[in-house]
Amino acid sequence: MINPNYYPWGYDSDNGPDQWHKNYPIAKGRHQSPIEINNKEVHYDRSLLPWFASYDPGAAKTILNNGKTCRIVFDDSFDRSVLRGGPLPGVYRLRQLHFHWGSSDDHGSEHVVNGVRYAGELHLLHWNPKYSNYLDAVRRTDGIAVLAIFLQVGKTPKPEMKRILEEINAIKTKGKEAPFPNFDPSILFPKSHDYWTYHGSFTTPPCEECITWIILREPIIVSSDQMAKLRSLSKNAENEPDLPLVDNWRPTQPRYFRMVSASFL
Ligand SMILES: NS(=O)(=O)c1ccc(NCc2ccco2)c([N+](=O)[O-])c1
Ligand SMILES: [Zn+2]
Repeated sequence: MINPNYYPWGYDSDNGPDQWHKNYPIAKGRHQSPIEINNKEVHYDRSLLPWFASYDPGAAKTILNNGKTCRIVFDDSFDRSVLRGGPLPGVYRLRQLHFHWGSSDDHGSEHVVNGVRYAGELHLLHWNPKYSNYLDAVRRTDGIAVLAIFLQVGKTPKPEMKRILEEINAIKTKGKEAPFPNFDPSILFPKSHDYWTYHGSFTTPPCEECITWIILREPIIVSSDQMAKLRSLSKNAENEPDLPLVDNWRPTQPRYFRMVSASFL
């Protein structure tokens, strides 16, 4: 029996971020994400180490549209593609990457830097293998690490984004999935590894407060056409009326008593 009261969360007025707390009370917690990052409140921490990603391109499996975002999933059955260093106590396994974007180029990112909203935000999600599996890690404060990279619209887009966006045509509607082999997401990284870090949550339900956020200061450049390509995704299934998948970002949440540390002066 399907729960008649169950109404899937989303980003519309009746199921969006202001409603999530009804089914996920932690959405009103003290360690929620995203947040505003303001230079005057950031603390330079010279003890912060550089972070390193060692990804195996062979771990890339599929790209899918889950009706909420465009996601690429990786084989995380062993320490095959890992993130380490930075604020992390050990290696964390790459599980998936996905995007958040707006309905136009002037907004779409989740984190906001000194009042600046970027056109989008790329999240690479990793989990701590000291826990038996991903869902166990989700319940731990040191369970998950997300590397976040801002997407900025500019004239000279990063050629490495092309392959992902070419695949969009194959996953136009919710539930569509396509093979996505031989892909090392570190080719998407900007030159600088400077980052901010703070402790927060998933930016979507279940909003668990299990994430060490590592947010890169330098955005990657995408073209306006590439952003339009992301916006050509639909959040409905194939045989349903067309609803554009846009504005899948959560507004910034109160920082409360959290410190945002910077790896750079
Ligand atoms: N925007 S985010 O990086 O914070 C984020 C949010 C939710 C989920 N997944 C939803 C979820 C959480 C626990 C079980 O299923 C993911 N993810 O899985 O990469 C990432
Ligand atoms: Zn995300």
